[in-house]
Amino acid sequence: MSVSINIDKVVKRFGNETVINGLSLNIKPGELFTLLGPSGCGKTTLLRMIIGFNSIEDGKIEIDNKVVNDIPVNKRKMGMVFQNYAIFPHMSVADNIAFGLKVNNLSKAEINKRMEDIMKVVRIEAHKSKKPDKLSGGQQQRVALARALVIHPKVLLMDEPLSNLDAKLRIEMRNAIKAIQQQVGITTVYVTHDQEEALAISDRIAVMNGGVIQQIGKPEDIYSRPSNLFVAQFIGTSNVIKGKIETDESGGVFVRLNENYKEKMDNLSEIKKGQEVIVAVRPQEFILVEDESSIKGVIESTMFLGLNTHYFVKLDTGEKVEVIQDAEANEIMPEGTRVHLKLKSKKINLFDSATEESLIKAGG
Ligand SMILES: Nc1ncnc2c1ncn2[C@@H]1O[C@H](COP(=O)(O)OP(=O)(O)OP(=O)(O)O)[C@@H](O)[C@H]1O
Repeated sequence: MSVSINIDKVVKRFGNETVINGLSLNIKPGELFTLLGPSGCGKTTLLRMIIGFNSIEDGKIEIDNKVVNDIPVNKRKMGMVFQNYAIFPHMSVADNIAFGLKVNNLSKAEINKRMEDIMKVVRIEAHKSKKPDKLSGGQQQRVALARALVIHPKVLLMDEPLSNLDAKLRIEMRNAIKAIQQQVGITTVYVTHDQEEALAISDRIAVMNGGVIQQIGKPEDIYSRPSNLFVAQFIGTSNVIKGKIETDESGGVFVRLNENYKEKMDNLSEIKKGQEVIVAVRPQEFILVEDESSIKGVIESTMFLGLNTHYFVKLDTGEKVEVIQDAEANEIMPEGTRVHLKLKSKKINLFDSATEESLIKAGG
């Protein structure tokens, strides 16, 4: 049975510094939920509050609808996987995995059964007699994962588990973790600062900054409808240009991008005529056109990546943007080429210049 985690207005202070200030979120049973944010934003601190390594100054954490604030770490029945694996170098794979079970007063038969089962789940049974120094980084992380899961925890916590692996292995292991998590069906809290990893692995993501949640949502929602400028720029690449809101006699609403070019918008939550806005455009949402009544600029540099080409363009306003074109779209254009840009679709985001909050209607 998977459990829920409810975090209700929790506060964490270290000395005079308040690192988490009244943070709330709910994690559903069986979910892989990621805390994502830049270094120092409080992800690890929150994870350590959930497992019990950090005290909770105010607010409460409930696991399976029971408050755990005063329950010690060893009674919370949680498994944790760390960046540096934390497996014992002098013990074999099997002994490392069995370690957590021996202190649990289980019968030998039960220990053996659980060991065999979990080694199959994480696919490490072929290496069970080896010492960790004979294993690859990915295999060591599988051992750490097996050791966390073999105690049948209520919750699995993972703190940057892939940071020590090279890029190719990171992708392989994140797929493996996702598959194992789904197979076991365990509620999982995953910490990373890597937005691509978060998008790839999570059911839902909480984007954090400065100890505050900026947005909670499914990966595709956070990517396509960031609730503020921080999220737009932290998740994927967003070009940022200035715009202004205009209306016409028939009530149409437009965002003006320069003197010759405006785009009709019909999903804005609230607008003021003449309002200054920040327009965020993903690199693949620009197209290069011949049309003179568009955004003008000059290519400063070009990067050919096989599948597509990235152009770094300096607009005549001085703003710099990145444009991604499919490889077959055009011949590769050299530095110094004058170009004209238009928006490919209305998949852009607008933010209030003053508050940096989204101006797009919910669901819009
Ligand atoms: N034991 C501690 N004593 C004092 N300050 C701490 C302690 N642990 C964390 N902090 C501070 O709390 C803030 C958040 O740290 P935390 O480790 O939670 O960030 P993070 O988002 O996990 O970052 P990273 O990705 O670098 O691990 C930082 O300013 C850090 O210096």
